[in-house]
Amino acid sequence: MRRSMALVFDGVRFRYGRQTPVLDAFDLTVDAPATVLLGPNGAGKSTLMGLAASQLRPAAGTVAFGRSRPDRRRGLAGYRRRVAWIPQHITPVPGLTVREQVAYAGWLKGMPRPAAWEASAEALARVGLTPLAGRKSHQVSGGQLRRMGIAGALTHDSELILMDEPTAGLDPQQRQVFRDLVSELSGPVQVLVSTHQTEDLSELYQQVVVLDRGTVRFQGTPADFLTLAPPGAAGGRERAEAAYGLLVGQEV
Ligand SMILES: Nc1ncnc2c1ncn2[C@@H]1O[C@H](COP(=O)(O)OP(=O)(O)OP(=O)(O)O)[C@@H](O)[C@H]1O
Repeated sequence: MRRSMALVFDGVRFRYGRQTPVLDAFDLTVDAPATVLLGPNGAGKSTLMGLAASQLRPAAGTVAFGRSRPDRRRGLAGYRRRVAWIPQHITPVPGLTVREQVAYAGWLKGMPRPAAWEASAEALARVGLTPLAGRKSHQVSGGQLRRMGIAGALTHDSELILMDEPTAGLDPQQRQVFRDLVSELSGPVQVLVSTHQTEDLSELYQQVVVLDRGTVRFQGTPADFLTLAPPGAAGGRERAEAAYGLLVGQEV
């Protein structure tokens, strides 16, 4: 198992156009095997994920994963090999099979074709998609597409996988498959999941971050997060929602 590395935001400032900055003098260190990022609409979660994925560039401050920094000369490609971004909607590449698209993800990150092809088989096995390896990627379900995206990240040996609302729009069974996958993956790779779902926080994550209007309102273990709930909240989900409501003044 790899040692956990830290994703560090140091004094980050980011704004869209001339709007008020979404993040300003923003500091955050994420270093658990699995971290969940919660926050209301407009809190800045997607912006934070976009910066972590190096899709967005800070106007000031730095983003780093371990020693890797996307803003360093020749640093971007290495950073993007280590830090993979799984968007909510994965686009199937016309004509490619599931395995070909997974191998293609490795090739795009600079792997030689044979190595990417070889690694894709193991990556598909890790996400439970071996039986669909030969199917055209446009013929698989939304949940399977997201697992295929993760297989692509595993092919090029990512160390941190960022996922934005990975279970949105999935049926309960696919959601469970996805949660099982996150549990299995976290450790060998680190995962940072942005979501509105507060189910199974304690089972899935070691760290909870609550963001509201560009500010970290809470960072700590799920156990500490749940203790914020007022007495009377019963089950895990109800307690998580009560704790969240107390922090940001609204429902998830
Ligand atoms: N492309 C954009 N252009 C201009 N403003 C944007 C853009 N994307 C986001 N914003 C603004 O930046 C702020 C943070 O948005 P962001 O999408 O990061 O929040 P979020 O927490 O991901 O919200 P949600 O849960 O609704 O996805 C919001 O005020 C939003 O309106």
